[in-house]
Amino acid sequence: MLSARGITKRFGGLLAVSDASIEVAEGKIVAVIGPNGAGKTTLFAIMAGFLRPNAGTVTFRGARIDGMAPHRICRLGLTRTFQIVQPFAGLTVRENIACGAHLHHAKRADALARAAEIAAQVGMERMLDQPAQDLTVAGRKRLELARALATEPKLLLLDEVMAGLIPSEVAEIIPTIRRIRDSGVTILLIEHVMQAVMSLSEEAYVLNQGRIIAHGTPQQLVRDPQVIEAYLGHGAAERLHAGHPGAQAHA
Ligand SMILES: Nc1ncnc2c1ncn2[C@@H]1O[C@H](COP(=O)(O)OP(=O)(O)OP(=O)(O)O)[C@@H](O)[C@H]1O
Repeated sequence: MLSARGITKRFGGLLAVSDASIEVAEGKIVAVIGPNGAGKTTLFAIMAGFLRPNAGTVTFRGARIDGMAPHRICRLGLTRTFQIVQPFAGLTVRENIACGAHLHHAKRADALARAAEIAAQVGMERMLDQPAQDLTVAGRKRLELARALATEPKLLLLDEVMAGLIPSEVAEIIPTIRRIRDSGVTILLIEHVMQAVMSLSEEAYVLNQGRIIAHGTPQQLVRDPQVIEAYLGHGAAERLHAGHPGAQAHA
């Protein structure tokens, strides 16, 4: 469904993404993990049209989309969420979701009706008339998810939708994401919360310093010495295997 090949992105002298390739098959939940500054968000921004790569191609459902404007990519069925959630604070939950629904529903009444359906999908049906500014962090994250879903994507890129949530909130949002996939939306997610990656994704890519250093099931990756080193520093894999008391992988 999505194929990013040989993606490279420089910011001045900084190589943020270097020759990275990712494939996402229809119906999957695929994760991109990696330490802070690894280039994950930059890669997402390229796939969704917010940044143009210096090299490489992105193909979505058979069409070349690298360099295409975000609204055109969104219309093709690829939508991203943002790590820093910025709903329209003065609008209600229903109105915020309707903004996304307007992509396919020109009439306000239709967009508002669709917003109510989407809210139910993410467990916000009782918050429809609440102003977005009154939502908790978890509520804002769900609203971000709902706004993206309202554009009726075929592929949803989720940028750290679980960041800042407490474990019980993470546990609540995981089945929501699984239900979204089961409804026919393929998902590519960036996530630091490993509990979520382990239980949600069938496949993950590890990005470190702009490069894809590993690809496999999350269960394979947490045992991969290269991945452990990327997260915990040089020599960590050896220390971990030696049972060093201070070496606890969060990867
Ligand atoms: N617009 C920009 N201009 C200059 N440098 C940038 C820009 N965007 C990102 N970078 C740099 O590119 C590198 C990759 O950043 P990116 O945000 O993609 O990493 P990340 O893996 O998403 O990190 P995090 O997990 O902290 O969100 C970092 O060194 C970052 O400082």
